[in-house]
Amino acid sequence: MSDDSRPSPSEVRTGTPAGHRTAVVIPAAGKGVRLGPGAPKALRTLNGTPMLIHAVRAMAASRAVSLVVVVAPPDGAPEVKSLLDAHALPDRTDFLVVPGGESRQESVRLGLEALPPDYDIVLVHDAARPLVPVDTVDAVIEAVRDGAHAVVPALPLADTVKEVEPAQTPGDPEPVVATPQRARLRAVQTPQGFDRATLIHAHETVTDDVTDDASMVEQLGLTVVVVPGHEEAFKVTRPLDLVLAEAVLARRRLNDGF
Ligand SMILES: Nc1ccn([C@@H]2O[C@H](COP(=O)(O)OP(=O)(O)OP(=O)(O)O)[C@@H](O)[C@H]2O)c(=O)n1
Ligand SMILES: C[C@](O)(CO)[C@H](O)COP(=O)(O)O
Repeated sequence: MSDDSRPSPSEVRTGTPAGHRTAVVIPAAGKGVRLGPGAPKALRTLNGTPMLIHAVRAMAASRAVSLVVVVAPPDGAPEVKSLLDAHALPDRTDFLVVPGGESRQESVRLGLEALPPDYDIVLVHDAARPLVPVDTVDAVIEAVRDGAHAVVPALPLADTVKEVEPAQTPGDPEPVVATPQRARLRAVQTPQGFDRATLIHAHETVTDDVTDDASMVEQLGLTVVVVPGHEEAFKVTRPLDLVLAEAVLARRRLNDGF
């Protein structure tokens, strides 16, 4: 343990030091429109196992995580509870299931409302990022334990990004208005980590539509810290992502020797 009683990286991997308890909220209530017709995205399978179960296992793989709150499709909480019961999950982790809302933001808020009081660090992790490695989860937790209000895992971009003037009518041209300097841009993933009070304050205060939780904290004027993301933490959004996810799982099986 360091001088200020914060844990070292190895302590993050091996357990929860006194004074810090970490919970994860997994928004899993989306329909998965971009993935195409079928079951809600979180319930679609990868290598025979629902994406949500992969995501729950990825979070519970961190020894620092003692509670996972799954935000289920609005009418799907009983089904999700049964799924969690039917799959092997670590005994050291508790699980709660609550129904979600119309938007990701609302689903996260409903998950936060279900959090028991004794968790001071909260991660928010998309069910749609089922393959994030445990080292990324631990790096996020460690940065919050080190004092950050908000932490995001992020990767540099491979593509050049253009800002355009969006078409008023579908099919209209979308002229380029700017080319941001790529070296300053990052693609942001989950889990995003927060001290609990900051995240709850952000959800109570920010009413704009946002696409991630950290941007709500930015709107409060607080600094968001970046840690390295991982290419296997990609979001399953479109059909091709399913192919990539299956390939990653196949490679892991090969590396694990079964
Ligand atoms: N009302 C919603 C919408 C999204 N999510 C969750 O937020 C995460 C990121 O959202 P996204 O990848 O956009 O999922 P969907 O909304 O399901 O996808 P789409 O936009 O293609 O319908 C997913 O784990 C999704 O289940 C949620 O909990 N509640
Ligand atoms: C939270 C997120 O995964 C960070 O990249 C992303 O913004 C979610 O976006 P989505 O459109 O709800 O999938």
